[in-house]
Amino acid sequence: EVHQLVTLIGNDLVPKPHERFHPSFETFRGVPRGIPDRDTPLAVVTMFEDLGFIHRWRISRTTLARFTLMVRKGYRDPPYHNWTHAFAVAHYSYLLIKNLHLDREGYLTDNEALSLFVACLCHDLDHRGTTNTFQVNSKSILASLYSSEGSVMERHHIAQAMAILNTEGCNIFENLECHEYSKILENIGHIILATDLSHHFKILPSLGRMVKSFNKKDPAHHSLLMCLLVTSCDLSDQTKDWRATKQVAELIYKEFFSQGDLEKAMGINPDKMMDREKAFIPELQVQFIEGVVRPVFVLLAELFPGSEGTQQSLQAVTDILLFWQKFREIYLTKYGTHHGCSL
Ligand SMILES: Cc1nc2ccc(C(=O)NCC(C)C)cc2n2c(-c3cc(OC(C)(C)C)ccc3Cl)nnc12
Ligand SMILES: [Mg+2]
Ligand SMILES: [Zn+2]
Repeated sequence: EVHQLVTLIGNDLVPKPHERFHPSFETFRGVPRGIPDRDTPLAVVTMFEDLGFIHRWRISRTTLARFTLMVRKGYRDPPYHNWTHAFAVAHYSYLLIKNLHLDREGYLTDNEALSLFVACLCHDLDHRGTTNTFQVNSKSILASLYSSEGSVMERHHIAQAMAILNTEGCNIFENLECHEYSKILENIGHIILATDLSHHFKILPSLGRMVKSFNKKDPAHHSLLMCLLVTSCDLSDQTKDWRATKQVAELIYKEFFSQGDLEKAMGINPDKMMDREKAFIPELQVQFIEGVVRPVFVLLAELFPGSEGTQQSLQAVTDILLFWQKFREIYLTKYGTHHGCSL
């Protein structure tokens, strides 16, 4: 398949995204989950090209083809935390970099912009569809490796990304100068660690301050910005239309409930959110969108008030929250209780 992908992109025929994929591909309304899986490696290459990364960082096309296919292969197939999710997350980072001109406007350095896009592609590598807590409770190999530092899964995702870059013929950063190379690996690690929910809660107050008075010269602000950006990308499914968002919620709870079943079998009492007998999804989604998702897109819209895309994303999240609140209300009035609520 490398050969096939290389021939496709080899003779400088990297197509324009909106022609080859979908007219909405380059807009915030675009639904990356609508791109057929077989087309996603080429879509990744066109995004690298469209963002000017291939030229700026002298990335060899064959290396990029191999790297992209290795990353896709590096994902397992749980209901949610699979390649389709990683592709969707990377697509949103492509939209942010492209439409907010993050590199050109000095919000991110060139290095940070490339780090963000690559980190998004790799941020959930080899995910097993279970949480950090589950790793520790089940005494998994990954917990034995990383539980002393915390963010068990995220440290594993980083290790997997480094292993791919260290694979013969897959190092897309092979032509970077030394200091750029070490910077990019440091940034990618930092960004992937920021996709741990507990890390996000920890830095939330600093994110609020950073957004109020962003200083393009302050590296600490750049780091905080990259954390906010990757979190918005990781949650970007919530900025699409209701149908797409509802399907994603079904996938997430399919994954959560499987973990709950596993925990019950292991004699561990699962969280309500993981227990298919106890979870009331509309309520859980109202809480998560009010508590986690919407605040992220409020910050993003505050930081980029001039961008139609960030305002659109915030509006979409607000609409989704309304949908779930309606859904919850109808269910409660109709059944008076939430037991047995399946989507
Ligand atoms: C639609 C949607 N519902 C969710 C409902 C609950 C939770 C959950 O983990 N609750 C635990 C309690 C302590 C809050 C996550 C949900 N979730 C995520 C998600 C986000 C993540 O981390 C960042 C990106 C940093 C926020 C990491 C993992 C996941 Cl699955 N993505 N979409 C969703
Ligand atoms: Mg993750
Ligand atoms: Zn993710």
